[in-house]
This record gives sequence, C-alpha cells and structure tokens, in this order.
Amino acid sequence: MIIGTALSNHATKALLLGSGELGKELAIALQRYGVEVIAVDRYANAPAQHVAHRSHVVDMTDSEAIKKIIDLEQPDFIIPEIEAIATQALVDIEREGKSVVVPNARAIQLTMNREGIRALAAEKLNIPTSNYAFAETFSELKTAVENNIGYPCFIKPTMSSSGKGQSMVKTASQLEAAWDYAKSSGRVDTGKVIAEAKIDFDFEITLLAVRALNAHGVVETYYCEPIGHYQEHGDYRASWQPQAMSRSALKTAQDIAFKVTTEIGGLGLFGVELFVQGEQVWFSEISPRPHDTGMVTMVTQQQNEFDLHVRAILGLPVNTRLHTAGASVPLLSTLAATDVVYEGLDKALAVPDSEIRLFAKPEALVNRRMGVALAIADTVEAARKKAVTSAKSVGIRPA
Ligand SMILES: Nc1ncnc2c1ncn2[C@@H]1O[C@H](COP(=O)(O)OP(=O)(O)OP(=O)(O)O)[C@@H](O)[C@H]1O
Ligand SMILES: NCC(=O)N[C@@H]1O[C@H](COP(=O)([O-])[O-])[C@@H](O)[C@H]1O
Ligand SMILES: [Mg+2]
Repeated sequence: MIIGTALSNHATKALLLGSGELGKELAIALQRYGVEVIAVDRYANAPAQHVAHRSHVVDMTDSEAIKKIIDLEQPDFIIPEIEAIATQALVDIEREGKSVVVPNARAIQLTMNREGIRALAAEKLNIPTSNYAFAETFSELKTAVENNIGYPCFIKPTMSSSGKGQSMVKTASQLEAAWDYAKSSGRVDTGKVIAEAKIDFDFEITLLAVRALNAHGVVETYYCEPIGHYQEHGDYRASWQPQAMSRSALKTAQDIAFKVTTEIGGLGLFGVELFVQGEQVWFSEISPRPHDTGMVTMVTQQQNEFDLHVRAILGLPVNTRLHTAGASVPLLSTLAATDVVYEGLDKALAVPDSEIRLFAKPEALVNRRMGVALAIADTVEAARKKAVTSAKSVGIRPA
C-alpha cells in the first residue's frame, strides 16, 4: 500500500469501474507507481483490460454484481471511469470503509445523473447554468419547453454521456422525436429527461481541476490551462490547449470549478465543462475523473490528466504545468464491424510532432471513438491543423 512517502511491499490495488480509453491510460499511470490494476467493464477486451493485471466482465449497473467483484478483489481504491454504474453499491461499499471510492461515492452519485449535479450547482451553489427543467412524460416536457425553456433547446437523457440520446430542438415539431430519442438512447433510462435552453457561447472549455495534497498535507486545488473543444451531436471532435481567454473569464471559470469541486470533495482530478461568452461563464457539467477532451494533455503537459488523477489519489504531489500547445482529434469509425483494420498509420505519423493512439476496442460502431490523433506545435492553430491532418490519414476498414 502506498501512503504518502511510505511504499510497502504489499501492492496497492485499484479497481477500475469502466475500462475504456480513459481507463487504459489510468491503468498505465497507476502501474507506473507499482499499483495492481483490476479492469472491469460491461464487455470483454475493453481497452484498459489489455494492460491491467486482471479483468472482469460484469453488468456495472447491477449492484450485486459490483459488490461481488469488490468482495473478491478487496481493492484499496475503486476508480469509476464511466457514468453508468450502480452507484448505490458504491455508497454501501464506502460506508464499510475497506475501499476508497474515488473521489467519493456521493460525487459519483451526483455527477452520473444530471438532476443531482444541476441541483447542487444551480440551486445549492447559485452558479449560473442554462435554464433547465426535468420531465417524466412528453406532455410535461412540452409544457416546460413552451412555458419556460423556449427554443432552441437541448433534450438529453438524465443519465448519459458522449452525447448519447441528446438532440438540439429548434422548433416544436421536433420535440417528440427528441423525447423518443432521449428515452431510448441514454446509457440508463431513469424515467426522466432534461430540457436545457441553448446557451450562445463564444467557446466552451474543459477546466481540469485537481484536488491534491500540498507539501503540508493539506488539500489544495490546482488548475490546468483551459482546454478548448468543439462538439458535434454532443461528442467532441477536436480539443486544444491552451484555449485563449480573458484573465477575468478564466478567474470566474476557476472560481466555479473551485466551488463545485470543494462541495464534492475527495482527492482526484475533475473535468469542469463550462460555456464562455465574453466575460460570462456558465457551468454545464463535471466529470469526477479524467475527461475525453483532456486526452490532449498526453502531449501538452509533463503530468497528463491521468498522471494527475493517480498522483492525487495516492496522496502524491502534482504539477499541472503546460509545456507546449497541442491538440487532439478523435478517430471515429464510419462503420460497424467486429474486426477492423487501421490504414494509413504511416501517413498519419509522418505529420511532424504527431502521435496516434489506437484503443483497440473489439468492435467498431458508427461514430464510436476508436483512437485519437495528438499533435503539438508552437501555436494551438498549428497543432489543430496537424492533428486534423493526422486523424484524416487514418482509415478504419473491415478486416
Ligand atoms: N445548454 C446548452 N447550450 C449550448 N450547448 C450545449 C448545451 N448543452 C449541451 N450543449 C452542447 O452539447 C455538448 C454535449 O453536452 P453534454 O456535455 O451535456 O453531453 P454529454 O452527453 O454529457 O457529453 P460528454 O459525456 O461527452 O461530456 C456540449 O459540450 C455543448 O457543445
Ligand atoms: N465522454 C465520456 C467518455 O469519453 N468516456 C470514455 O469512453 C468510454 C466508453 O466508450 P464506448 O462507448 O466506445 O464503449 C469510457 O469507458 C471512457 O473511457
Ligand atoms: Mg459534456
């Protein structure tokens, strides 16, 4: 077990609940500090399972199944990596006190459901968010949008990520299709959907905030340089760091991140999603874990978002310094197939200062993220161009 500076000969054990691309990098970062990694996901051969000590395949929305695995493995740390997890199991496990849930069970519960985090940010902390309403039936949704929210607005499942089940509605005639889509395509159907007024932002950012112990053993909040990103259908298509923004907007963004992460508590890295227009900043949502848009830090920071999460959890010092501008562009599959080949890696990697990371997911689906192109340059603009060129060179074809 690693405790601050003392490293015993009994390996510290971490169990990842979710083993996608973010989990894979977490597993690697954990192993660099000698931590034993157990990777759990809903399907076999998930990315983090390729590099973990052991893995298990279970329905992570089933409380009993999660408890059984945790009972078997007795991990020191449980690191949720995805939203769709039976969070009540984590609350019960935390109460037993044998494992640390990262950053804590309440954080996982609050953030996996848009209702929990909205209530906390908008109602308890009075942080600006888009105008919103929840609905359990189509007629409730229609009334809320017509009387309160207006058009254009976003309709989303309360439990989903990567834009699943989300649509932008411009007119009343599109509302029913958006309701049906939200009800049927979230990761879990909670029975409710959220309607959010559209915010006309100049740009949106992910502010990575790390709650870690400082040299005096006291929790301090550290911020990475803001990450700008561009999204289509609720999923990111490019991210870059640093996003240029005014000092005062950045200060407001950090203040919001501080308020929300302090309220949530625990140790670890958080991805705070914010919309910025002029000097105004709105809170959108938060991941109590590394963020997909933050994959850019694999080339821009000395300690990337995965290192930072792991170091914070283990009680080790962190440094959020940026060493260069950079960009990331995800590689999305255009086809569905169980066996795919990746063409054009030679061309992609011929782009100077670029890298390609393939996640080796066992199945490609249309728009599923299969890899990421990363690039650095003197400016964000140049890095973005390189990352786009590199990503475009990779073709995903049936084997
Ligand atoms: N109220 C809003 N106003 C303007 N744009 C929005 C709004 N809600 C969502 N969007 C756009 O859709 C994107 C995805 O929304 P959101 O983050 O809520 O979805 P998600 O499914 O949680 O995605 P992820 O898991 O990738 O963060 C946002 O980053 C933003 O570009
Ligand atoms: N925005 C959240 C996010 O990026 N999560 C990342 O995507 C994986 C799921 O991918 P899949 O849907 O292709 O299995 C998750 O396991 C996580 O790594
Ligand atoms: Mg989001």
